[in-house]
Amino acid sequence: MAHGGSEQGLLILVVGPSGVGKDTLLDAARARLHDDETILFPRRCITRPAGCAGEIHIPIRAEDFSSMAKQGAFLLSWRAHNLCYGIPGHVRRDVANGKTVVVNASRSVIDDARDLLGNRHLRIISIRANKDALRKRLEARGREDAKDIEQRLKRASAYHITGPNVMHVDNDKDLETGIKHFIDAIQHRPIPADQSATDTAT
Ligand SMILES: Nc1ncnc2c1ncn2[C@@H]1O[C@H](COP(=O)(O)OP(=O)(O)OP(=O)(O)O)[C@@H](O)[C@H]1O
Ligand SMILES: O=P(O)(O)OC[C@H]1O[C@H](OP(=O)(O)O)[C@H](O)[C@@H]1O
Repeated sequence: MAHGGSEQGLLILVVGPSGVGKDTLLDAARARLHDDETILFPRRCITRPAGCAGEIHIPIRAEDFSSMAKQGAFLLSWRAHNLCYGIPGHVRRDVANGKTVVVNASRSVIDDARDLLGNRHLRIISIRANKDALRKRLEARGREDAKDIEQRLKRASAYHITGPNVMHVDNDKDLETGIKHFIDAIQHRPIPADQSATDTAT
């Protein structure tokens, strides 16, 4: 049986502050769950040029984004870090067809996602790490300059993630431990007690 599959379909939003490791964990899960056809890891649409370090995305021209959003190209969209982001509209059909869809999202769209899909079809995996780790990782990643990194660190504690179907995964330790707990959360296996708590601040 495919652990991550759901007869009802499920959207899993992976959220957390910049630098916490969302894309790294997603890349590892995508590779390790490759054989499970019930779990999909779609690419996001972003008004960031192709070829930047980090996540592979679908590049969209800034001048096209809002008309695409109006035409329904995105299931969810948001603005952050002077960029626009969209989760492709086909994800809704994928969930309706019973797939488990796992994608990186802004903490700001959790309520919109709950309104759109209802709690039965939605899980939030909130990735956490301490601020020192975030700073070191953003500096080492080298995609943003020092000013942008400060903005991202300021935004880190801007949200308090509460509500149903939230699983927390701490990615403070070695990456392999983070990956293991992340895959457990996707497959809804219990995460060790100190790694997860519902209704806890990020
Ligand atoms: N457990 C870990 N230990 C050490 N380094 C890590 C760990 N997890 C991720 N990293 C590193 O931290 C950096 C930031 O990770 P990543 O880009 O995945 O974060 P993110 O949450 O997707 O950030 P953003 O929201 O800005 O895209 C990467 O260079 C990654 O290799
Ligand atoms: O702070 P919040 O709104 O939760 O996250 C905002 C956005 O910031 C990050 O963008 P990027 O991947 O670094 O471009 C996340 O992936 C997310 O899409």
